[in-house]
Amino acid sequence: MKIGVIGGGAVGLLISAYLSRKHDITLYTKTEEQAISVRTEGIHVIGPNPWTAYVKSRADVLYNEELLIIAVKQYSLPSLFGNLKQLPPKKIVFVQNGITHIGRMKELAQHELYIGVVEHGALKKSPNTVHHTGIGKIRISPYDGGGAREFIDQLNTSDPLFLIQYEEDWEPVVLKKLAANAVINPLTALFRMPNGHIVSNPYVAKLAKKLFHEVCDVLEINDKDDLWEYIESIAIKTKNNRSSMLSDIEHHKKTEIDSILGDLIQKGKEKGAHTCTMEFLYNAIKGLENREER
Ligand SMILES: NC(=O)C1=CN([C@@H]2O[C@H](COP(=O)(O)OP(=O)(O)OC[C@H]3O[C@@H](n4cnc5c(N)ncnc54)[C@H](OP(=O)(O)O)[C@@H]3O)[C@@H](O)[C@H]2O)C=CC1
Ligand SMILES: CC(C)(CO)C(=O)C(=O)O
Repeated sequence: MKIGVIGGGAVGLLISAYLSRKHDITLYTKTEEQAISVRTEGIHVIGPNPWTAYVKSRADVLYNEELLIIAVKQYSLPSLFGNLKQLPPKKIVFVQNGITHIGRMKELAQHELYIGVVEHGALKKSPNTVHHTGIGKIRISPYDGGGAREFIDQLNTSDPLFLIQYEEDWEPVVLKKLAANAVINPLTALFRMPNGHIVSNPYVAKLAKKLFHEVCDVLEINDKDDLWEYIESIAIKTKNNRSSMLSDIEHHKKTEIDSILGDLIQKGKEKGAHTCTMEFLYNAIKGLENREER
């Protein structure tokens, strides 16, 4: 299948590399320099067995592939939506953390839309190098029930390190991942620790639990044990990863805190739920973003 991956960050590089084992990939980058390095040297994937994937790459907007995978941050989506609205109907998969993008999907009604949830850990080491720091799955569901399961299954390569799983209903999958990101990302970014510390450091684990209970109240979670097990499993599988939020803070980039804790705090206020820990962390991350910019 011809697939365009938009965004040459950690996740875009990882998805492009693994899917190139079976599909014809074009990675759309923001700069021509990055496109040249990917085209000429390939994408280096580091992990236990380093390997190189060869894909097409370009920095101009063509987007003529059958499927587009959108791997930019939440805050880069508004400018991209203008281009996506102009395209003839195609399949589009969004893989952002958070939930802000879902509220805007109606604007792309001519397309067959899918919501993806990435449970891998990935760190961009250079314009064409990604470190696969945690093995997970990518779960993909149709946005409005119109998508085809066969199409998602076809994406799978034979690589067990990169499984794509079809999920009928996006909502529980996205909310579980939102809860995981709400607990793991701000704490790891504040304490500058890899994900594993959420469970291995008893003091951070205490804060994680407090945050978790607030998140559960806002999301009206009944089975808290199941959700905590899920969050713990992600923290353990990606224990050596520096979360995308920590990586943003370390690289002086804007974080996705608004689309993760910002949206949850808003929901919590509407419901009259307690949001003290979430608000503390929201402001702490905003403070770090602000300090890093100066
Ligand atoms: N990293 C991880 O381990 C995980 C990340 N995710 C989620 O995946 C999404 C992507 O994350 P990640 O890869 O880490 O983010 P990055 O910031 O590393 O990558 C996004 C890339 O897209 C580029 N970009 C922005 N707009 C465009 C555009 N219009 N065309 C082409 N490129 C563009 C950005 O350039 P520039 O920086 O110059 O704007 C950047 O290089 C996020 O929503 C994140 O929450 C989910 C699970 C795990
Ligand atoms: C899966 C996890 C927690 C990996 O670090 C992630 O989603 C992120 O870093 O944003």
